[in-house]
Amino acid sequence: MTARGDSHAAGTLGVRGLEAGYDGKAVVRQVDLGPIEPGSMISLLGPNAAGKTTLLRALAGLQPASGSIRLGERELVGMPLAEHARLVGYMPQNLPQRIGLSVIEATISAMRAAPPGDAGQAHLAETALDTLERVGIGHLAMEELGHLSGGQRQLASLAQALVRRPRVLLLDEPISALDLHYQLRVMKLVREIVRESGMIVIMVLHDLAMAARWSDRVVLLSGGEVAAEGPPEEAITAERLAQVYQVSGTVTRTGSGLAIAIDDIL
Ligand SMILES: Nc1ncnc2c1ncn2[C@@H]1O[C@H](COP(=O)(O)OP(=O)(O)OP(=O)(O)O)[C@@H](O)[C@H]1O
Repeated sequence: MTARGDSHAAGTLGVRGLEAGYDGKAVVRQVDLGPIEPGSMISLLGPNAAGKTTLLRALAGLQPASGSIRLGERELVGMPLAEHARLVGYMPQNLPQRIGLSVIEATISAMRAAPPGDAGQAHLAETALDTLERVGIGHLAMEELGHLSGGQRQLASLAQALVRRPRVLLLDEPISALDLHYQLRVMKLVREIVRESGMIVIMVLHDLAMAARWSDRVVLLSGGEVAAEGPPEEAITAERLAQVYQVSGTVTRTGSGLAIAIDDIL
């Protein structure tokens, strides 16, 4: 996949005092994150209703927010949405798909919405197909989105998000519908792209072992606030599982990450 535009010049992301919610009531409170360096993969963890999606939507500019989100020299809070969306990509948990389009048409259309990069218009189809192949669905390029399985739709949606090469990419449960092969394939690919392009990825995951294996740092959100933040082996502990998820268990370091065994609910 060709690196697009100025993605190599991605800045550091820093969030300070971020608040966001609904109907005047804050769901996410006083969130500080970072500095997150370009080329980092961050997992956002936490129980149901902790505010993970609300936080991602606020970072994407889709949710009114107060506080500060700085990307390099630029302040994103208050930035016009079109400009914000060029810098920060968002793949939602529920995947609205434009029925009637083929997988490759939807991928090309996602690229057209991105700022023109060095790929040039003539290479749109080539770059789109290359992305689909890297995601593992090149063989579905001509298939209609409406005819795909849930997992295939999630992969198509991921391809649309990746092909735009934003500076920051927010993925809300990107592997929730995928089988074991594709879960691993997607994590490997995302890390490869993060490292080669300098993109920052923040992804919501429920699988803590997967997060530990693939993230540089994790953020544990609980009740709308950051309960822990840091390298996975420091932030994910048996005490935190008890405190945040009300489960007892053990957390053991392994060669590739953490082994997490849950014993019971508390
Ligand atoms: N559109 C909305 N209007 C009002 N309240 C909402 C809305 N969306 C979410 N909420 C509330 O905000 C809180 C956080 O929801 P959010 O979707 O951010 O949680 P989450 O951590 O992503 O949860 P999950 O793991 O279940 O997807 C919940 O209490 C939810 O009821």
